[in-house]
Amino acid sequence: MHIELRLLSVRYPGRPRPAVDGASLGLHAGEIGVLIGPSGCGKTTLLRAVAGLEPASGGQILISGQPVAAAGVNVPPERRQVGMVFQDYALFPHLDVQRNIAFGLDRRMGRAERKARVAEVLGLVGLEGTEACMPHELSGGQQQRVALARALAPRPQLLLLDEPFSNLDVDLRERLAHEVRGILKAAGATALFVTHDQLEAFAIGDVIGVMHEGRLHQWDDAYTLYHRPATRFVADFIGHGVFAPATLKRVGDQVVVHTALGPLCDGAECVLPSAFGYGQCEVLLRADDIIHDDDAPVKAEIMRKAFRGSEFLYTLRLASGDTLLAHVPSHHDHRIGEWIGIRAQVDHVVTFQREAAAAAPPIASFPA
Ligand SMILES: Nc1ncnc2c1ncn2[C@@H]1O[C@H](COP(=O)(O)OP(=O)(O)OP(=O)(O)O)[C@@H](O)[C@H]1O
Repeated sequence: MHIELRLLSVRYPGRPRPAVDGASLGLHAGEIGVLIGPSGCGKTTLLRAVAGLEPASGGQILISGQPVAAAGVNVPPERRQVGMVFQDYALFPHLDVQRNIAFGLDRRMGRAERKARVAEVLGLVGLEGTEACMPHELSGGQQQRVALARALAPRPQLLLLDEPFSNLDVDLRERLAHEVRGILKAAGATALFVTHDQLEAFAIGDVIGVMHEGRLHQWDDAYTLYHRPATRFVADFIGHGVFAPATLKRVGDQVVVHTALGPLCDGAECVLPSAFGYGQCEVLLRADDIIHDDDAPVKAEIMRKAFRGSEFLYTLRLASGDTLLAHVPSHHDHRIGEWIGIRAQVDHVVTFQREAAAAAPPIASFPA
């Protein structure tokens, strides 16, 4: 692992609970990790601890196999070789682009070498020839790319980016998210990125971590987070879906999940009925698991609908009173109050305890 966190905890003085609570994760060289989670869940604190700006109160941080934070070890920020990009660009307003980028370069570098490196990173972020521009002459998006070039210039071991696009408008954010992934990959950088925007996380990350109240609930690729959420919180936070009552029953060597929409099966991957009392659990039904089908025997009433361009997100109610969400192509424009046929097509059956107590993350383990 190029960077590894082992059961990292960070506690602010006077606070009853740690801001980061036993987080373990790992990134290989050249990988991009993204942390997402609601406001106050500890994303920025985790990033600051990796940078050396907050001391760890427990656990370890290793960069290239070397502990930079551990019991009795606290390598200062300037010796961690970590680059940072924050949301407010933080360019020096009185320095031109050339000097802004050259600022963090090794003082022992010759003038020609410095100039060449600045030109190289400017090329990487698509801003060739802007060396003489002052920051105020650039757009917000261009300034943020200069900030990225400045962070990349000294070839840091690790790049940390904290909501770098949050000051930009939505269109630009989306474009930059894709661009930044390309730039980081072209630079071969290992990066840890913080955002509260899921789509941004999916656009940028090779691995995504979902945090809640200081705990890292899951550290996985986007597909697994969506289809195999490890906790109820992750299932709820990522995508649209509901938890519907279900009962697991063993039929031969298969587990059948009985729901109000009929039986569901998921080959070998479904947990055994014995995982829950009497097999009674809740099953995650995503909006894209629910198919509108006029011929389906199960009908649901449309309670709400939200237009999303190519599709509607319908909120539906079954005769049993249970609520469901469904993505339906937007040429099926039904009225609120109308009953439509639906069926479930669930490839990955994800089940949870019925009680709210199931929200706790699994016991933390070291990344392989
Ligand atoms: N300097 C500080 N002193 C005391 N408590 C702090 C400090 N900084 C953050 N906290 C607390 O630590 C917790 C985690 O904060 P943090 O800023 O890491 O969350 P975040 O997930 O980055 O939030 P956001 O998305 O809003 O930026 C919060 O409860 C916050 O109030």
